[in-house]
Amino acid sequence: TNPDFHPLMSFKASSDPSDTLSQWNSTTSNPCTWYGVSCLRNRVSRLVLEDLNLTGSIHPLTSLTQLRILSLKRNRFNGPVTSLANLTTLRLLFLSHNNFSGHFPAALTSLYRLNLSHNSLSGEIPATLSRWTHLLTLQLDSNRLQGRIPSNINLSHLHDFNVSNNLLSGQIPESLSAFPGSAFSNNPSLCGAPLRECKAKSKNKSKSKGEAVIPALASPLKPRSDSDSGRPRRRERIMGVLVLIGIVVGDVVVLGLVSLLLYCYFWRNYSAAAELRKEGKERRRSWKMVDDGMVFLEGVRRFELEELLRASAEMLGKGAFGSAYKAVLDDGTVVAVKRLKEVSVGGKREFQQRMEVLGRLRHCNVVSLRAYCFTKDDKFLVSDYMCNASFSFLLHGNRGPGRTPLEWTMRLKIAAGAARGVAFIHKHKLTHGNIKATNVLIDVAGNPRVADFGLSIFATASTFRSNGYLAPEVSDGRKQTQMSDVYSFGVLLIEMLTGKCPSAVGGGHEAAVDLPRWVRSVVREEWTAEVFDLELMSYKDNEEEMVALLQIAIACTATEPHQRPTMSHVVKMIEELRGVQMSPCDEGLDSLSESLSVPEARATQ
Ligand SMILES: Nc1ncnc2c1ncn2[C@@H]1O[C@H](COP(=O)(O)OP(=O)(O)OP(=O)(O)O)[C@@H](O)[C@H]1O
Repeated sequence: TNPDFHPLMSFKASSDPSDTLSQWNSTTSNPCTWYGVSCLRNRVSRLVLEDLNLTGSIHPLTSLTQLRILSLKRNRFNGPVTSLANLTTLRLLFLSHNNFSGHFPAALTSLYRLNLSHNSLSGEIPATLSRWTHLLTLQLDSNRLQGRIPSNINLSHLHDFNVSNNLLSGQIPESLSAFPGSAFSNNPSLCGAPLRECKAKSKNKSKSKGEAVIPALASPLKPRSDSDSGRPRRRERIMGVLVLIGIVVGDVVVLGLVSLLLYCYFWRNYSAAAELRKEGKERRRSWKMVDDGMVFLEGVRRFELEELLRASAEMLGKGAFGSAYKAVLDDGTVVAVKRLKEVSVGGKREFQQRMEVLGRLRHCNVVSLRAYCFTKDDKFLVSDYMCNASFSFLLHGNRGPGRTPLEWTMRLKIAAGAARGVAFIHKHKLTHGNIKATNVLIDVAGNPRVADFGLSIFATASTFRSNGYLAPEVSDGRKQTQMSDVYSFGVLLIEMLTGKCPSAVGGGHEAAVDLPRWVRSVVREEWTAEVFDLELMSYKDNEEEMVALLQIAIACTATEPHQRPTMSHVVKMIEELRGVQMSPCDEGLDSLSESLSVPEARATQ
């Protein structure tokens, strides 16, 4: 029999008085088929029992010596978590929303993710935490932990971190200061970035050794000590009101400035366009009309630059090549306008030729370029507006409680659709050159489409610096190849599987993460299942697909370009995961490309 059978039975006997786990009984002696249990080589490797009203101690689980993933979220377990100390194989431990007490489980040094939030843990966070070098997640919020956060914590992979709602004090270590204030809030006297500055130590040395004296974001729920007299509290309240007024006034000023800038910007373009019109430089051609510097590509409702400029515009974001806006035209047509800024466009002719090539590409997984504008001062690209957000937003947006996770099948569909879009671009001897999660957009019909392709030849040397998607052999972002596209696509797949951002521009806490390298090291140590995004944990039945997609991603991110598969092969491999075409779309509807003879593009190199 399975050595884990008896420990699981005794765990059930002590924790499941209402027999919720009725399937766990001696008639089925193979626990690997029980609810919540998964096995690896006939030993329990994963136990996920969430929201089941289970109670008692978890002590019987200490016999499951091959356990890698344990999730007992939202139950009523109690007792110490330190009893799990001998489970050295544990990688993911989720025990939030229970009644666990006692100390932090300092012995579990090889954990990847630890969530102990909403329990009653007490004592200090041990300084030995600095040795937990694999740690990605550390959620300790809403406990009774006290003392200082160890100053030597420097966990380069740490991704999710929260110690709010505890009794912690002292200075926040600099290595954690990139996390938001909410990760530290509601502790009686934590200070330092991202919270308020600590008071100068020298003045307060007599009081406590370097300990903070400013109550930073003190909890309105936690009782204050008697020494908190009314006066400082009033002063704080006044400060609070002043800060609030400051924020409101700041917002209004920023809003005003943005409006002014937009106004100036559009006015400048309006003048430029009028100038161009007067000069009458542009001529009509058979397949497009040139007017006001605007050039319309095939099959597009024509509008004047003036109409575009007076359209109500909303900034979508700022990217490597400039800013993107959503503009609503007079008849309600919504378009996305990208104003190219940090670009090095040779001349008008070169730009036009490029746009003509890009404008002919029509595919249901590619965002169509509809028009462009070239004036002395400005270059705009007008494309279809994708109303259903970017893959980046769906994957990373609003992470935290209340978020609807991006489900596995949807991720797979997006991967398949994006792969087909890139393969289509490659088929026309072009390079995408900027594959990343913000450039995979979802259209009104739910089709994933790749955007922003073929522009890398206009990049400047610095355009793609610190872009975690860039292939290692690419030293100049302008000289990308189809093989470097495959690498970037592989990074995108890893991002989709792990939920981790490949880069954090600006040196945030994720800056050091080289996703492909990290994934390879984890897989080499046979911890494959642990790399997956927490939000994918409930898709137990799809684990094989995830592992297979991870293998595709690893192949795409091979260091040697010639070892990477082609994009059309990647499409095939993704489709084969389920044996059906994922994310099919009617290519005929949006495909003018077959009739085209797109010239060999420079970018293919
Ligand atoms: N056609 C579009 N429809 C809807 N949203 C878009 C469209 N094009 C871009 N966006 C969104 O606008 C934002 C800014 O886009 P932009 O392309 O300027 O920057 P980026 O994708 O972050 O970087 P890069 O310039 O390197 O591509 C992104 O969030 C992107 O998803």
